[in-house]
Amino acid sequence: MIDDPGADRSAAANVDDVNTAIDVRDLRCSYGTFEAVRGVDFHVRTGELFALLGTNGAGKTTTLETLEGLRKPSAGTVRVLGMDPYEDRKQLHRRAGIMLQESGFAGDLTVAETVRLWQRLSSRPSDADSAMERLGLAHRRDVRVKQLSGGERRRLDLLLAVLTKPELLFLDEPTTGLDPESREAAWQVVRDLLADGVTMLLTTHYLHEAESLAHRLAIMHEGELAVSGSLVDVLSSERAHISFDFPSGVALGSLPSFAGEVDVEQLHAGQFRLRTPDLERDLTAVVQWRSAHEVSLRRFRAHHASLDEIFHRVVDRDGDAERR
Ligand SMILES: Nc1ncnc2c1ncn2[C@@H]1O[C@H](COP(=O)(O)OP(=O)(O)OP(=O)(O)O)[C@@H](O)[C@H]1O
Repeated sequence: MIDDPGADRSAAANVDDVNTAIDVRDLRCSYGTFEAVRGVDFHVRTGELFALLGTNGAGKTTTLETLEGLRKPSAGTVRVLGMDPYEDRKQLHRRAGIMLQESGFAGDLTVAETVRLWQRLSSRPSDADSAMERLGLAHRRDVRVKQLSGGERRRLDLLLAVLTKPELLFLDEPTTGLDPESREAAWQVVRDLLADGVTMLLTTHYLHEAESLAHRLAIMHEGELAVSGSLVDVLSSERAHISFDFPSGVALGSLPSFAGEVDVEQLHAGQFRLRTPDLERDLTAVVQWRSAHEVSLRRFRAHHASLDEIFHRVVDRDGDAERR
């Protein structure tokens, strides 16, 4: 079952401090009279990657900045590594890495000079050469930052965020502007950090990125969490698909009668599709029916819903409500 955001609130009351890196309860943030974040609850477990997804202007960056200690909440409580991020900002920043949406580098410094400066500021610098190599910046080490492309700057942002060996990492749209190869390299860096036990909170507009990396996630819309839960639970909340070309010479009525809320649709060009809440059960039924009739099912596909579909359901539901 998908988590009900309200249920996460009551669950938060039982969140155990040792295994919880971030605990957010009824968070509200306003800009003047405009409330950008409207009562958000979630927690991030130690060692997991939690993805915060959402539409433009949903309140993701505002939430992230609050957790990073850059913004004081209007209401609610936030604990990050056991600290109040706003009050204990200095202490928090010794243990957490932050990759903002926009960086503020000195453009006249080279990549290597920027990295050295960063290392001097850090109490726990890590090996910059191997990180530069992994992020494809080694050959750009003597180039001035202002001469880097947008994607190279983004990779430098990530490099600096991981350089201090943080135990918690905030990543605000880390792969925006990266080409597919650089994005894959960035994901590998993230996977390596996860393997080292680093906790991460990621915002992204790339749903595939969240599907590839996240243990748990939430989708934010207009300041609220519309859904949250483990990746598996969120994906299972929408019906799965089974589709194939309906074989000729077999009567439609010979199909098994599917129990529960199964939609049966005939699409164009003989394509047949089931949308089912129980993929395993109905896949078994289709395979048995196919064997009994000794037919082959061309263009056969069976898959869970994608994050894309869940995302659109959240946004469309709201659009539908507005239109009514
Ligand atoms: N400094 C500000 N002053 C007034 N309103 C702001 C300010 N910063 C953000 N907002 C508003 O708050 C809302 C949430 O913005 P936020 O940047 O947190 O959204 P987001 O989910 O990160 O969006 P995006 O995906 O487009 O980056 C938006 O309506 C935005 O216009």
